[in-house]
Amino acid sequence: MEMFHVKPRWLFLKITCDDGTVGWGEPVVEGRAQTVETAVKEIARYLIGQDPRDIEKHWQIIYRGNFYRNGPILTSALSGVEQALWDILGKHLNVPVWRLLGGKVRDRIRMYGWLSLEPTGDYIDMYAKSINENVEGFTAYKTCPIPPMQMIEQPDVLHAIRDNITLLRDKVDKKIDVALDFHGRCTPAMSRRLIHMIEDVDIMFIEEPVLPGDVAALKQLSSSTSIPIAAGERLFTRWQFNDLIEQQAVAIIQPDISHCGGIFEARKIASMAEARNIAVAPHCPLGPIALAASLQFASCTPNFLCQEHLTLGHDYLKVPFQVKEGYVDVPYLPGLGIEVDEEKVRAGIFSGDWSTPQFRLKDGSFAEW
Ligand SMILES: O=C(O)[C@@H](O)[C@H](O)[C@H](O)CO
Ligand SMILES: [Mg+2]
Repeated sequence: MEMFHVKPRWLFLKITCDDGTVGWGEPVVEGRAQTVETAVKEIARYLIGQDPRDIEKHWQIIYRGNFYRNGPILTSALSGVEQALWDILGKHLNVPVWRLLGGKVRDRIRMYGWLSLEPTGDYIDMYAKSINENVEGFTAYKTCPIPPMQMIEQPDVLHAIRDNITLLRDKVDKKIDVALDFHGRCTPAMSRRLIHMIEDVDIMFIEEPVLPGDVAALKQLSSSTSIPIAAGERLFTRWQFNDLIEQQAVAIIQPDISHCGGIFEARKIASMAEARNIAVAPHCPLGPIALAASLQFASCTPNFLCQEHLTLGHDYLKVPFQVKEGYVDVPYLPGLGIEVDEEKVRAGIFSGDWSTPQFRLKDGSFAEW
């Protein structure tokens, strides 16, 4: 077992079996790569000598075996290990992972693009231009229009947000969806007011209008607007998604395949959501291995909606993902469907830290990132 800290902020895991089969995974949670690495090393003590094909058994023992469960560090470590085990099984049987999870339900996977996280200056024209000219043909984009927010914000801030969103939507081709990520920066009261102010703008979905653990607030927001509400990147395993889904508090769940417990765990969460007519748009602002795992999930999940991505893998894959008319074809190579370029991985190694922007309100107090 080997791990690589690579630029810009990712952790790759390589598991080599006795027969030489290699599996890759991406066990990382934002800003905690070194902590997750340590968790994977602890998991490795158990895994060494085990049959890599008993994925469910290993999952249960790693997740439930130590009395304390859950939490982003354990579930992200577990997710990366799980991805690597599926990669190994797929390569061993010479089939893509989706084939082992029931087969594909689509031919191609809809992707969506990100417009930079912290909009600054006169960004509306810039965003509209890049959306309308997009060479990959993405049919959806997401952006974060919410500045650090006071618990009850002033009208100039609220009106500026409303005006920017309205302007952006007006300037973008109607065939392209625009989604908004509120990043959990608003209180339920502020989110309700803001969503009401943009109710008539055609928004694809609003993500994390409040922090995702607040199921009651999400449910209330969902029933107070016609804009679909999305959440889930900061929830882990089916036990944390259970309430959100059961309460039908959102229209879209967004498990992260590198945080929620892995490919099969996401597949189970998606089935719970399917029974409540909830769509799934996996979160993935991570690297190409996490994206590969997400695409395996997307290939075989009926209620999949669209896939987030930040990279198409040019830095670390022998053949990067190709986007045509906004879609990626279902992958056919065995396992996770990628060939990791180990030379490039070794060239990408770095030991820097992942810096999180620090926001302050007017009175100097800390604000949500
Ligand atoms: O939906 C997203 O991609 C963002 O909310 C990211 O998860 C956040 O910036 C941390 O990486
Ligand atoms: Mg988000």
